[in-house]
Amino acid sequence: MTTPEHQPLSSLNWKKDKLEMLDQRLLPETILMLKLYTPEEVWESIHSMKVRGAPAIGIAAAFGVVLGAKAYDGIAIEGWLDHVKSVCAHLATSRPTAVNLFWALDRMMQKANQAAEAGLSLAESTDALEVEALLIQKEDEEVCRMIGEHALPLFADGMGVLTHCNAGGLATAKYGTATAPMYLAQERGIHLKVFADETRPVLQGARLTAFELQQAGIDVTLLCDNMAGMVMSKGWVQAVIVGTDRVAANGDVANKIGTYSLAVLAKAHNIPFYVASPLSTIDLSTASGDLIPIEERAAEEVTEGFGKRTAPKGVKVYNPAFDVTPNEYVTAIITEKGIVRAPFQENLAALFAENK
Ligand SMILES: CSC[C@H]1O[C@H](OP(=O)(O)O)[C@H](O)[C@@H]1O
Repeated sequence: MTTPEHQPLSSLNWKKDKLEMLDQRLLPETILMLKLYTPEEVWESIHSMKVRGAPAIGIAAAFGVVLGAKAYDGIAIEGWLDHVKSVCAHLATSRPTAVNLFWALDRMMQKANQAAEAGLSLAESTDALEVEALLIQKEDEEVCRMIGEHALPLFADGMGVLTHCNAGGLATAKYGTATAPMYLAQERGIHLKVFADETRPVLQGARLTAFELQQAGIDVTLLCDNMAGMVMSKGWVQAVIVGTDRVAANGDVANKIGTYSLAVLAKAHNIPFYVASPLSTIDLSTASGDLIPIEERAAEEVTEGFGKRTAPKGVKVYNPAFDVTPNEYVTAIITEKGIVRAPFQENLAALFAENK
């Protein structure tokens, strides 16, 4: 999708006995690849957001299961299966909102059960898990590329496109979801003017989206979150595209805090609001957005997130990491299988029925 010199940064590299992971908390100043050897280290990396972004979280967790399976020191497959189940259960507690975490863990547990039922040896069963985790990662690359293909016709040369947080290559196996059409556009000579919200308090937009798009040579302008309305009022934005952590069955969208505000602003300015979502991030078992668990994070992310205290000691802080955009503010959900528009409940159900 991008020219060789512009291959997006890859945040996760599997190395048989360890998971190499780019510590995203240190970007853009420092590029540090961590080496993770245990599922506990993977749990901590997800929880502390060394790795973040719904698909990347799922991929990291999948490799965490493999690390756990490899560490099993028993001899019976039943014991191995129980051990894998306990590793999955632990990894599932690392963060609550991104459904890809649970989707990936469920898929790994299904593979473990299949291996045991097939009578495979412990080594063969562990190998089957490793193959599955690598498949999850590889599939995500193609999924993101297809999201880009379906999204690209929505973007014309010279358009201003605003995005929030980081739904880029760093949040996925490669290419990103919301950024996929941006990489494709660049490859095909379509000039998009991207506006990236800094995305307080963890600054994924400033630190990650601006970083990866600039590295790729894509026209990106960084905004403070409170500037989105003004640039829309100036007519500089013709579309908004964001990623998501979980789409409910009715099309309500959980995404980084601040997304709902953007959606309301976009509606007020008659600007299309697109959500780029792999099928793995659509959760038909959650009926509506009010049922999506919203992670609350530490106050220090708000009061000390710039490396210095920016608020009085002990002040009360509310720090939800996500919000929910009601489906009536969503113009379309762009998946690897095509574009879904309202009525989302029935059209999402139909999409899944067609792609069983
Ligand atoms: C394709 S990434 C989806 C989603 O994940 C990010 O959240 P976080 O950085 O807290 O993991 C953000 O909400 C992205 O839009």
